[in-house]
Amino acid sequence: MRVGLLGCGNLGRIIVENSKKFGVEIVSLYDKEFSKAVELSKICGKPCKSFEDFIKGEFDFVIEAASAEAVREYGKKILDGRKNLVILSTAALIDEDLLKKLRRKAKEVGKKIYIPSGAIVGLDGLSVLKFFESKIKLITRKNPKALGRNLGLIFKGFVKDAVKKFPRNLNVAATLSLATGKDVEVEVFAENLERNIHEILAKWEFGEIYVRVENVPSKNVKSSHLAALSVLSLLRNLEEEVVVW
Ligand SMILES: NC(=O)C1=CN([C@@H]2O[C@H](COP(=O)(O)OP(=O)(O)OC[C@H]3O[C@@H](n4cnc5c(N)ncnc54)[C@H](OP(=O)(O)O)[C@@H]3O)[C@@H](O)[C@H]2O)C=CC1
Ligand SMILES: O=C([O-])CC(=O)C(=O)O
Repeated sequence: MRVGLLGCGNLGRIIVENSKKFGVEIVSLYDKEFSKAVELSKICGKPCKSFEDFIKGEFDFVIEAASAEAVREYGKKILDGRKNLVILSTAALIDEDLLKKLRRKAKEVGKKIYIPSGAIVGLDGLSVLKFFESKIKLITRKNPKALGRNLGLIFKGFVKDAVKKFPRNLNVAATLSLATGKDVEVEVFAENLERNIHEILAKWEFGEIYVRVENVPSKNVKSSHLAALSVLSLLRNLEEEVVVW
């Protein structure tokens, strides 16, 4: 599986370093800072100076590990370049207009947009709840260094506001909302922790679901190591004869 990587930061590096293990070949690299792409190209992939050069490459998938702005800027162009798109910066997709446009474009060109589970788990079961009445809550706890706020409860509300206030910390809330189709309730705590903790509580007619992940952060304390690997696992799954979901 040949892949282009958009965003050569912390998660980009983890993706490149682990790509072989998952049978994924990173062939092309793009970052707005060319030097970052050059740095990662020492492991694998060709660094590209411009997005136009990048998207001409011969690969079937683009992994977006850059920013919500990058999804807005390049999402449609990636699909137009006849590549499938894997999006980590799901905060961008809280904008229903953008989501609709990307969905329409994907259909038009016969490509797919994939959303990895990122820094949370359990989306397999939780996505069942999309078709049932249910209440879903996410509680996120991170170090104040990641959140840029003092200790304590720093946010209580719903997904759209959460993502607007913390676009680089709460992609998980956007992903959860996309998976379940629900207005997810969100609480965010700044605590003296070494790990990023996400708890999901869901209630529906057929039971209750509780998921808790305790993630080691990447060099970017906001972003969990697991998020990068979830992308590689998703791509790997697309190649398997037996798919465990
Ligand atoms: N879905 C999930 O569960 C999770 C999602 N994320 C998201 O994944 C993304 C990557 O995270 P992480 O690696 O930690 O972030 P980093 O900031 O470490 O890396 C992102 C890289 O992409 C570059 N970049 C940003 N915008 C653009 C653009 N428009 N065009 C080209 N390059 C761009 C950045 O450059 P520069 O530094 O100059 O801006 C940087 O080099 C983030 O959006 C993050 O919020 C993170 C964790 C979990
Ligand atoms: O990596 C994490 O733990 C969560 C995160 O940053 C995000 O969802 O944006």
